[in-house]
Amino acid sequence: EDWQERGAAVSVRQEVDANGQTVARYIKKGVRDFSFGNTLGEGSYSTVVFATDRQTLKEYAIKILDKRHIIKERKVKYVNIEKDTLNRLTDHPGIVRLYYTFQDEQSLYFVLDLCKGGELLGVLKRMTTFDEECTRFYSAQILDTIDYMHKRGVIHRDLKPENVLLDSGMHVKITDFGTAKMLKTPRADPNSNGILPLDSAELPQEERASSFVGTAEYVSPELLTDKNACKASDLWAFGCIIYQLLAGRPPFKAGNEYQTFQKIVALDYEFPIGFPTVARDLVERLLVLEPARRLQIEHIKNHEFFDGITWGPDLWKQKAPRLK
Ligand SMILES: Nc1ncnc2c1ncn2[C@@H]1O[C@H](COP(=O)(O)OP(=O)(O)OP(=O)(O)O)[C@@H](O)[C@H]1O
Ligand SMILES: O=C(O)C[C@H](Cc1nc2cc(Cl)cc(Cl)c2[nH]1)c1ccc(Cl)cc1
Repeated sequence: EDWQERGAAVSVRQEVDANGQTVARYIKKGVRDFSFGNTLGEGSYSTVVFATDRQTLKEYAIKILDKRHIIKERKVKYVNIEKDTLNRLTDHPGIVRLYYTFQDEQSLYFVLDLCKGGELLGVLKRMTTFDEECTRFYSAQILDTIDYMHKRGVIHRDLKPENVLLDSGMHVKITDFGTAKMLKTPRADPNSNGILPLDSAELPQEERASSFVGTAEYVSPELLTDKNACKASDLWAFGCIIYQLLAGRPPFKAGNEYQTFQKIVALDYEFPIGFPTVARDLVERLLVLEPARRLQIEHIKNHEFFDGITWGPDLWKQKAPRLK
């Protein structure tokens, strides 16, 4: 049909009409529905461009990928994983929202939340280190978002300050799900009457994911020793991020990737003088070689470091602390 050529794709939006009926609105968006502005950044396979919706004037970041390049670099799988994962993570403030995808002759388009605050890494570099209050706020928002992902069976597998973006209110927006793992959620046996034998939460979910290694400084030991990532792998990276916000550098960093990996599997890291004691205790309970012994999310939320944090929607309504 013509709208296919026009690079449009149909996306469905649930809305409530005049007499309170929930209706499905079919929205066709394509390249011509947006006016494109400045380039916000470049990735290995993508360009992210500022754009406004011509009808609604809403601002977006549109990630544009060249089809030929994607195919040549064998990244088709990653692009489709990013789309499918973002489509599963639609209702949490800490995830960069995917509004539409469409394509034309040469490109694929992801229409995403605009994150005017840039990357957490950029802010950290300008500040050198964060104080405890800022570290508490940003790590609490990151943890709340990890909790949401894990509850939907998604392991990010490449959490790092570059992938934590900030919106105009300096609130966290986690991005880059092309290397995420969607754990198989148990499906009722098609021949059965559709009732799962147990409460599906108790069914043994596929827990381990293999064949991808993230960014050296944040890679978990289990990924290096037995090639498998699990939900706890994201919590290892979370421990590295807390350390880095307070220390100004990641815990495991050496001259090259191989030496960094050696430090990780040997748990070879130290705390700088003056590293806050309570934060140190939390990091020590996250940077644990055995994934099963690493603090789990509920216990992290109850750790003394997060005293004063109200978990849940309020965490996202409060003003971000001034970065000093
Ligand atoms: N939603 C967004 N809002 C604002 N800036 C963004 C957004 N998404 C990405 N960017 C910026 O655009 C640049 C490219 O991001 P993109 O995700 O396309 O590639 P990347 O993941 O950074 O690179 P690579 O693909 O090599 O890992 C990055 O600097 C990123 O900070
Ligand atoms: O799931 C869909 O809607 C369909 C397509 C799937 C898809 N078509 C592709 C064509 C090319 Cl050349 C490359 C990739 Cl990665 C491709 N992925 C699609 C369209 C747009 C985007 Cl951003 C992602 C996937």
